[in-house]
Amino acid sequence: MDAISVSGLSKYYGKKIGVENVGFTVSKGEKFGFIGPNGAGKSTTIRMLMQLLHPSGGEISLFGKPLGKENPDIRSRIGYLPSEVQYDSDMSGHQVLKFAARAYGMNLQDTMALKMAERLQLDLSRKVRDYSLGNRKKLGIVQCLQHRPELAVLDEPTSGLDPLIQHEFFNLLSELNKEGMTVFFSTHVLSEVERFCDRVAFIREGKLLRVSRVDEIAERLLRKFTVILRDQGNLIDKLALNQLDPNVEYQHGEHTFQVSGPIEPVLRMLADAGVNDLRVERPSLEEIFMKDYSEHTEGEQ
Ligand SMILES: Nc1ncnc2c1ncn2[C@@H]1O[C@H](COP(=O)(O)OP(=O)(O)OP(=O)(O)O)[C@@H](O)[C@H]1O
Repeated sequence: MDAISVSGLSKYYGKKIGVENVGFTVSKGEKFGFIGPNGAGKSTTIRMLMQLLHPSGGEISLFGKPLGKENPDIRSRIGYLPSEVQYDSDMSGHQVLKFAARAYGMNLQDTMALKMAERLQLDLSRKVRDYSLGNRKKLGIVQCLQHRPELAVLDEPTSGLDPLIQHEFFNLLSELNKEGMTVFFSTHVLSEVERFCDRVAFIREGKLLRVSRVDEIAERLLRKFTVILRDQGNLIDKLALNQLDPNVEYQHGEHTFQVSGPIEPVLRMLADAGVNDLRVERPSLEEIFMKDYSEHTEGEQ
């Protein structure tokens, strides 16, 4: 059964597109990343999943049940982390979690909250009003996961967390996922998705560009070469670099080009030509988006 099923989902803010005709499914037990630049429509989609925003059109089902119908039990099966975690009260972290546990009919001691807070190095005795941005995020994460939900929906969970805590957070998610929890999270950061997720949906300007298995993206990824050759000047023709990449460029003594597939033959060819300096990078997320975007719009023409 699908944990999440979305079809033809649209949201318009007046004439402005929030998202348009978005469709995807997330299987039970899956780790699913939702990735896109600022303003792509990630939070809009997530808020509609959480019934905090009313869709302009389309359908959402959670655990096989369409939203909008009377399903009072659905919310208690989900953990939700909003993108901006606001806490403005005199309560301590401990008190906030106690209230949150009660909302699920649980005692705090029976939840995972205290253990999780310790693992994320969150001091629960302090007032939440005085928490830093990172500590607010940690509290939000604990609140989201403490009742062992069947599905965790996390809107940019790692922003504001330092790398060690991010690492611990993903360990925590992995453990819960192994016990059966489905994970759906949004991010700007491709490396997080690559390390953690089974599948990823790319969204841009309100449109879902593609849904891919992460291992397939890794194969598709290009490598960007920046080379200073031993011989001076533009050697594009001499080395037939435009056969590797028709968009190869020569500027300020550097040749830059992108190659997909195995890089060993390219390295051999460059070594034969003589190399003074070499950089091989993965393209940025933005470059992958741009490639996806142009393929997508070309396909439409
Ligand atoms: N309340 C609103 N009123 C008008 N436009 C909105 C509103 N909320 C979002 N939008 C617009 O909808 C689009 C999608 O925004 P959304 O917040 O869903 O993107 P996002 O992918 O979550 O971005 P970010 O990564 O910056 O949080 C943007 O163009 C945004 O300006």
